Amino acid sequence: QVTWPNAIDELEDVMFLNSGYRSRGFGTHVTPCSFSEFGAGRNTAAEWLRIGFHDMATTNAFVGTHGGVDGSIQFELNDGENIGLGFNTTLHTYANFFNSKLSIGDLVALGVYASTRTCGGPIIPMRGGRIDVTVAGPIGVPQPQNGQGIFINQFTRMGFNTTDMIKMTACGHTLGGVHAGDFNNIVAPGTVANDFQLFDNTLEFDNAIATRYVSGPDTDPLVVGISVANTRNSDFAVFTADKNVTIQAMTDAATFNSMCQDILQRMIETVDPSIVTLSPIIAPYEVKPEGLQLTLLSGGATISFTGDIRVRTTTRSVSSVSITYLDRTGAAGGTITTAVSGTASGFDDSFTFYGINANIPASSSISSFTVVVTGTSGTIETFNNNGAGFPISDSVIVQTPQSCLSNGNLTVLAAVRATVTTPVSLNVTEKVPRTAGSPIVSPVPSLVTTSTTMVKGAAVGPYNIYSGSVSYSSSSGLKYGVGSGTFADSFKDASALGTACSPLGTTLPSSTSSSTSSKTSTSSSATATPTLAHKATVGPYSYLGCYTEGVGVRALSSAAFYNYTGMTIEQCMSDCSGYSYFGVEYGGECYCGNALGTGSILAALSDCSFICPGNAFEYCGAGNRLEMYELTSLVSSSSVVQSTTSKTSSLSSVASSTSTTKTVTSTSSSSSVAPSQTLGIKQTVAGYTFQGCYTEATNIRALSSASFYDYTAMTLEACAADCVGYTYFGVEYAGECYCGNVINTGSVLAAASDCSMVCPGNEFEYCGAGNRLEMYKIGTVTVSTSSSSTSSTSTSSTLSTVVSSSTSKTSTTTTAKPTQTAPAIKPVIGSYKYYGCQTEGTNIRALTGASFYNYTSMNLEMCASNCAGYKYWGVEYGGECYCGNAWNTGSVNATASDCSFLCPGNSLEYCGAGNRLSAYYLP
Ligand code: HEM
Repeated sequence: QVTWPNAIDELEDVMFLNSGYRSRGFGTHVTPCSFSEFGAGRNTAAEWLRIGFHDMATTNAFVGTHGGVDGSIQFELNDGENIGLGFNTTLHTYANFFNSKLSIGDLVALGVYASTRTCGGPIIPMRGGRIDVTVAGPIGVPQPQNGQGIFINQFTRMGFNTTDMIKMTACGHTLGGVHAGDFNNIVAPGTVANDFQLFDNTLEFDNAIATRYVSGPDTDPLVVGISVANTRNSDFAVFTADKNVTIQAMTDAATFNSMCQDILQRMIETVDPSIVTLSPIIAPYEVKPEGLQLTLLSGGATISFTGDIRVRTTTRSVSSVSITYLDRTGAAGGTITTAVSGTASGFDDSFTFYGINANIPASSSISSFTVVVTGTSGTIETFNNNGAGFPISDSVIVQTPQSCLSNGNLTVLAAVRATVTTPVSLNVTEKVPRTAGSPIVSPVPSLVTTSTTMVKGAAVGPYNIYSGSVSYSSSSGLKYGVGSGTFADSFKDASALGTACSPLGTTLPSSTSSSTSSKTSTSSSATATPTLAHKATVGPYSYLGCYTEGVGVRALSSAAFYNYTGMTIEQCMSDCSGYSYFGVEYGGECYCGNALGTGSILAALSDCSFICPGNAFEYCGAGNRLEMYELTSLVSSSSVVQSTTSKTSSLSSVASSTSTTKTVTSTSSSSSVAPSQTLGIKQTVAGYTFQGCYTEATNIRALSSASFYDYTAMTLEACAADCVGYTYFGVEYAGECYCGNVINTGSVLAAASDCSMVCPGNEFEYCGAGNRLEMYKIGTVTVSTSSSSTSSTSTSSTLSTVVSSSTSKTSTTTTAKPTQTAPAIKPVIGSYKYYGCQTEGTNIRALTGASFYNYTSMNLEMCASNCAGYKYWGVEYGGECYCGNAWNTGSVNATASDCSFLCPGNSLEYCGAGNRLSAYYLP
């Protein structure tokens, strides 16, 4: 375990936080394995694996400038060796993750890890520390026409022998295939679906590339077909280089997996040893502080301490987490309790975040802490960060509430201990596009850092306040920090700042950090910490419940405010002061009104599941769901009888729903249909019996014979039907269905309560969780050691059924027309023409004629047909369609690129953004 903070911290987050709270979302670009956000005929996982090879392939292991995985590919897109759209789009994706702590080289390597893993391949050991070059490398990527002798020479130059070459190429060509549009002398255009011919007929990372080559039927276009006559059958040239010995060995699945793990690790660890020292292999931290922030409160007597402690829960069941801290002199400070702020997961790990929200005396302050994790069985683990505790410096602290971002200016306030006398500077790193030349130099921006001396202001308690301001051109990826001498509070996201700088506060961040009074004296003081919950009262308002929007009208339509980065319940309340109702929707939309619009009704409390961006302890509605409040003075006399009654019940369910744990009932009696269904574990589904909540296996899926994905409507019944014929089926992550005849080694029974995700297609069923499968077995047998006697022949025969069914699925979606491959602004939708990217109005929606919501399958055509008859319509935030005959006051034309959300129902179309409508008009 490395010591925190560490150079790999940013990479570690991007590597392991695929989904959930504080997720970085890298893995979502390649999940599931077959996914591409760029439409049919593309496969992002394959593109990520291929770019890993191409970035490395120009290296020369025998001369000074070695190269290797160094991000040089970004400057090599026009050299004729990197053919295909995948290189450009992949680099655009990586550019969003690129920053001063995460190089393109490391992202290229991480892409190899992620694509292999998401497709069921081995875990490629990952190290960090690659350094990017700023110019193209020499040419030298193997081309299909090169021939065997040249391939051997090229791989020798890269540092790999003939056996290595065969392994690496087979491990690469298990994913993806050849595009006829790019290589028409390998695949003839118009002969295969989407002009995309897979190498081995499966999307998975498996050894079919070897077994089909050895035993047939082989359809690898680099072995058979027109590539032979055109002398471009390069896989044949590669695999025969040792008379098929290596490829023959790879027909054993375990051998294939271990060879690929080894050779792909060596591929991504090909770096210039004279400038790069790679880190140790990255394992997830067992305990990691995330987003820690000290903030001086007004008066200067108190510091607010916020952030999260991330605990790895893959193999640990946690009951509570607390931290014990030392004051700035190193003496005992006190203990702070935490409350769960969210969970997240990666390909193989799960995590729970424990929020810190405490006030500590500014005079004694804090210098380090240890973390105490209490397990559900009472075990106590203490984490001291390899000895010295987790350090936290209070010498220079950025005052985020007093800092803001608006009109091209970043204003930052910092509190600096009066004892610090070195100059204080504001350091800002901006991403500047490399637009010079045509075609452009690189799709990846350069990082430009500026440093500005900050100006000293008032003294507040033991601190002096400094301020600074700089202008910027693009806020995208803008990072800032404050430093003085050896002290710094740095690497902060400017996008998390509000547009207005608040005065020095007393309670930060805007939550219920109540009394701090008696804390100063005792060293054992425990701070009461808030938990994530639906707030019962806020100022003069009381919680009504989770409400839907109205039918064809907003639930609250008098005024609206948007803040997708810092919204809290308190902020909406103050924006709506004077109105009878206010409600927060979709995490960042605040609506006010004096009455509820027609059709707005009480929904399940659990629907309002978005956590407020400005306060991790509050809920801020969801898509088409409002966290609804009414003036308390009106609640008692409310004529809406139903809302009053349901109010109490929904409120009382707050407590239970947040602390609910699933209980497994072992009754195996035949199910009687209860009059009212409740959410619970289903014991039997279509002839299958519940086995428990299982983890994934080691280096392989728990159930690895077939898989299906449906993140919008998965149910246990749907998965059972997809897996018919298999002994087991299991549903993971509320959308992934796996089938198999055995539970693979390493997959073990976990706590039933781990499988906590509700099925998107049935609110009464559970569908697993991250790294957890809701597991079912055919028949009514109970769990026992699974027999591995199932013959491999039956597995492979069922596999081929899967393959053919997925092939036919692809072909039905095929259109004969040339297919669009990248999202673009559509100039015409039916009889409507593109109008522009419009903002919302001032205190009113831009279009108020009618509205429709569909956050799962909205596209431009859907909105056009819903708005038929209106002069204008626009789609906002990916799923909201508004119609009208005039633009309301304040709605203006914004930059077209602001409308950057892809439509959930068509990833080639744009569907607005937060406070932006992709708008169309009737000419
Ligand atoms: C002699 C060596 C190699 C040659 C001549 C070669 C050639 C090719 C060609 C012509 C394509 C088709 C590209 C397209 O149409 O988009 C391709 C695709 C691919 N190659 Fe290779 N390759 C070689 C080695 C490798 C290696 C070592 C790897 C990785 C370890 C790799 C990974 C891939 C992947 C994943 C694809 C699929 C891309 C997609 O589906 O978009 N290749 N290769």
